[in-house]
Amino acid sequence: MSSVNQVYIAVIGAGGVGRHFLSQLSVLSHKVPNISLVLISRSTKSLRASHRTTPLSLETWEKDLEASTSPALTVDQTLKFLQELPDKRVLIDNTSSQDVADAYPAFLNHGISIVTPNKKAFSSTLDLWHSIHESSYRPYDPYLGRGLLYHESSVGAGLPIISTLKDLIDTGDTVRRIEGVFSGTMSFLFNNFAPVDGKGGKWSAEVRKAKEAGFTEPDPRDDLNGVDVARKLVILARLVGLQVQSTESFPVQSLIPVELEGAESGEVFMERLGEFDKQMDEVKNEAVLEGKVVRFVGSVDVGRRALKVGLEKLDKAHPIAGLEGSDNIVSFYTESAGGAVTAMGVTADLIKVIQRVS
Ligand SMILES: NC(=O)C1=CN([C@@H]2O[C@H](COP(=O)(O)OP(=O)(O)OC[C@H]3O[C@@H](n4cnc5c(N)ncnc54)[C@H](OP(=O)(O)O)[C@@H]3O)[C@@H](O)[C@H]2O)C=CC1
Ligand SMILES: N[C@@H](CC=O)C(=O)O
Ligand code: NA
Repeated sequence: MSSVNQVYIAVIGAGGVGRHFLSQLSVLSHKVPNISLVLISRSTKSLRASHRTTPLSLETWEKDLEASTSPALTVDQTLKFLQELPDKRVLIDNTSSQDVADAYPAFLNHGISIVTPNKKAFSSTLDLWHSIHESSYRPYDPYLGRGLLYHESSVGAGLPIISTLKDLIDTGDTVRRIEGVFSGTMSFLFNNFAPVDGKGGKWSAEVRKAKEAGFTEPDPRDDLNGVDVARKLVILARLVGLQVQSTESFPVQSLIPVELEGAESGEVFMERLGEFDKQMDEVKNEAVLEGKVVRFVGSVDVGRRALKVGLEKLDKAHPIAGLEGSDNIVSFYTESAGGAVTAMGVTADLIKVIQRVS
């Protein structure tokens, strides 16, 4: 395991996303043999490979972690553990922990790369955002290597939204507007509650279905309050250069009825949600009367520096209206056209080659 060509991987978080990630890493490890899994940490326990001996098993990790008596590592312990390994170390943060996110600059400054879907790193304070990005642009250091940063899945899950936006910016295009449906939960809810054919179920029943299908966060209020979408918009807006302070700097519409804002638990909230179906029916019917459908949309007007999250009435022919299931969709409105667009594809590829060879 101590070969210089090894890539040492530490995984924090083995929940819904982390578990799938580890099974995909297992498949990848058959094609890319120099991967060594050295750490898996959950909130209560962890599993570490002995340095320079045998990596953790990607086949039996779940059983091994269950049997482990080692407590979770603190962020500092994780950093120290990875610092002791040679070059090429990657931290996979599959949590939504602010503490882990706050430590990204330290990991990057020690040449440790980061891959993550954790939105908190990029949508909390502007200071953290700048600090993470400065650390990820450090030049290659012959002793530490260089920490790279990839967070594609922080917006639009696996859809290539962040890489596309970065390519547009890096090749000099001007992004005027970004608009889309950025929540699998909200997409599922509105596609089923207010479909284009005018039918659709009761709002509370659709929320229940979304929860049972595993689309929502464990407490569906974390999706319905709009903050998840707001975080994703902050990330995109900051990537195009807007200095957005926080998710509270712009209008975010919550779909939680005022009367249920103080519900003591997700269960109580779900039990009482049906009492407010009439309110949501009114929202739906208002759109129907105009020949439209209602959807939960996020947008960034770059020129006006205006971000917005909330309900919008859309023509039935609008691409957002025709979404299915829990699909996300995003549109980037930009300036370039014709040959310039093709040249941008070439330049974007060149940038990737330069990053990989230098
Ligand atoms: N679910 C989805 O479809 C999507 C999720 N995301 C993002 O992916 C991330 C993970 O989501 P998901 O897997 O659904 O979340 P889960 O709640 O299912 O899993 C989170 C995992 O992180 C662990 N954890 C939390 N805090 C710490 C900590 N401080 N130290 C060590 N481990 C910790 C938890 O431990 P324990 O197991 O002990 O509880 C758990 O294993 C989130 O940031 C989410 O916003 C992004 C896009 C889509
Ligand atoms: N709850 C989110 C999942 C991760 O960001 C969604 O519904 O899209
Ligand atoms: Na994505």
